[in-house]
Amino acid sequence: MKIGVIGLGTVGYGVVEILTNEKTRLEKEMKQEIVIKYGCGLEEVDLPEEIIYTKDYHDVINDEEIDVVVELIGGTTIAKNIILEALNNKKHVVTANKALLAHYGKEIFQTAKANDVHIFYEASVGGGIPVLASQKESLIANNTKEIVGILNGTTNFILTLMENENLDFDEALSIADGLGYVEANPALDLDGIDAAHKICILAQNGYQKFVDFDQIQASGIRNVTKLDMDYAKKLGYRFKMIAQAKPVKDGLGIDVSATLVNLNELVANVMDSYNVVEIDNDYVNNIIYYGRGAGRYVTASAVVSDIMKTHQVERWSHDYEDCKHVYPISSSRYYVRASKPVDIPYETYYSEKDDHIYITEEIELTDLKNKLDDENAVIFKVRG
Ligand SMILES: NC(=O)C1=CN([C@@H]2O[C@H](COP(=O)(O)OP(=O)(O)OC[C@H]3O[C@@H](n4cnc5c(N)ncnc54)[C@H](OP(=O)(O)O)[C@@H]3O)[C@@H](O)[C@H]2O)C=CC1
Ligand SMILES: N[C@@H](CC=O)C(=O)O
Repeated sequence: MKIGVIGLGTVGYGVVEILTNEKTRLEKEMKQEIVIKYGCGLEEVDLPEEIIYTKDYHDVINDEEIDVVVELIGGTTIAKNIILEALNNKKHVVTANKALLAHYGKEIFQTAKANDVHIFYEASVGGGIPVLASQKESLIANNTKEIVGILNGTTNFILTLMENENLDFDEALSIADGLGYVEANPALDLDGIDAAHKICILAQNGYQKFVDFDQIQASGIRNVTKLDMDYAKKLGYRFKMIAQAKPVKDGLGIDVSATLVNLNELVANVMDSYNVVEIDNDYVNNIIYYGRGAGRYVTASAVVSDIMKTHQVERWSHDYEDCKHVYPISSSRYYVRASKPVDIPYETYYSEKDDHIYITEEIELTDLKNKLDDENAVIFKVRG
C-alpha cells in the first residue's frame, strides 16, 4: 500500500507519526508493506527520510504508484479539488473533512462509486470514536430512531473550563486552541456549525438520505453566560451543545443548540473535549459511544484505521435518496430567564435578585415567544 498524506498539521503529522511507529504491527496485520511515499504541506516539517516532501498536492494525486490519498488540509475549496481529482485518478481517499462532506458528500460519494474506489471518513465525526463504522456495519440491521450527541470537543471543553475552573470564554478558547481542538476558523466550533456538519453526516448514514446542509439550523455557545450556567446548576441541569436528528413528517428534524441537560442524564456528565453519540435503534435499542472528539492522536487514530480499511472491506454504499425536508426541532421544554414574572406554562420556577427563571412544559418555540411579553428574555432548550 502506497500512501500520500496531504496536510501535515495537527492531524496529518499525527497520521505520519502513528503509521511510522506502528508500521511493523500494521504490516503484519495487513499482510503487506505499508509505505508513506509523500508528505505534502505548505511548509516543510521534520519527516522520516524515506518520505518525499512536496508542496504540490498534484505530485501525490498524479503519481501512479499511490493508491491511498489522505486529505487533511480542511476547508471546502482546494480540499474538494484534491479529493475529486484523486478519486477520478482511481485512488482511494481517506479524509477527516466534515465540512466538505456535509456540503459536497453526495458528489464525492458518487464520484468514488463511479471510479470504483473507496472513500472513508471516520475521523470526520467524533474524532477517534468509531461511530460511522458502527452505523454502516454493526448497526445495519436496525432502523435509526434518533441520534443525539455532543459532537464538538472545543465547545464542550470551553463549557467545562468555564464551569470547573471559573475561566472566562476567551481564556478557555485559547487553551482549547493550544491543544489542537479548534478549527482554523473558530466560528465553526463556537456557532455550532462544526457540530451541524457532523450531525448532517450521521443523519445521512443513519437515515440513508442525502441532507441539504443549508437547511440545517444551528446555534452555538456564544450566548451561554456564567449567570445562566449557575442558575442551570441550581435547578439540576448543565449546559451542553446538543446535536439531534430524528425522522419528522416527510423528512428529518435536525437541530444543534446550547441546551440545559438534566444532571441525571449521562450526556450531562460528558466533560472536557469528550464527545458522546447516542443512537436509538429499533432492534438493539439505545447504543452510546463515548470518547475524545478532537486532538492530534485521537483523530489520527481514526484516519489510520480508515487507511487500513481501504484494503480490507467492501466499499460502503452511499446509494441514498435525497431528504425532502429538514425541519428545526422546536417543540421542547425551555429554560427562560426573564426580568419580570411571565405567564407561560412551566414545571419549575425560581427567582433570585431580579431574575425569574422558568423550566417550561413542552411547547413550540414560536408559542413560547408569543406568550413571553419580554423581548430580552433568555431562552435555551432543556433535555431530560
Ligand atoms: N484537529 C482536530 O482535532 C480534528 C480535525 N479534523 C479535521 O481534520 C482536518 C485537518 O485538521 P487539522 O490537522 O486540525 O488542521 P491544521 O490547520 O492543523 O492542518 C492543516 C494543514 O494543511 C496545510 N495546508 C493547507 N493548504 C494546503 C495545501 N494546498 N497543500 C498542502 N497543505 C496544505 C496547512 O498549512 P498552513 O498551516 O501553512 O496553512 C496545515 O499545516 C480538517 O478537515 C479538520 O476539520 C477532524 C477531527 C478532529
Ligand atoms: N474542532 C473540532 C475538531 C474535531 O472535529 C472539535 O472541536 O470537535
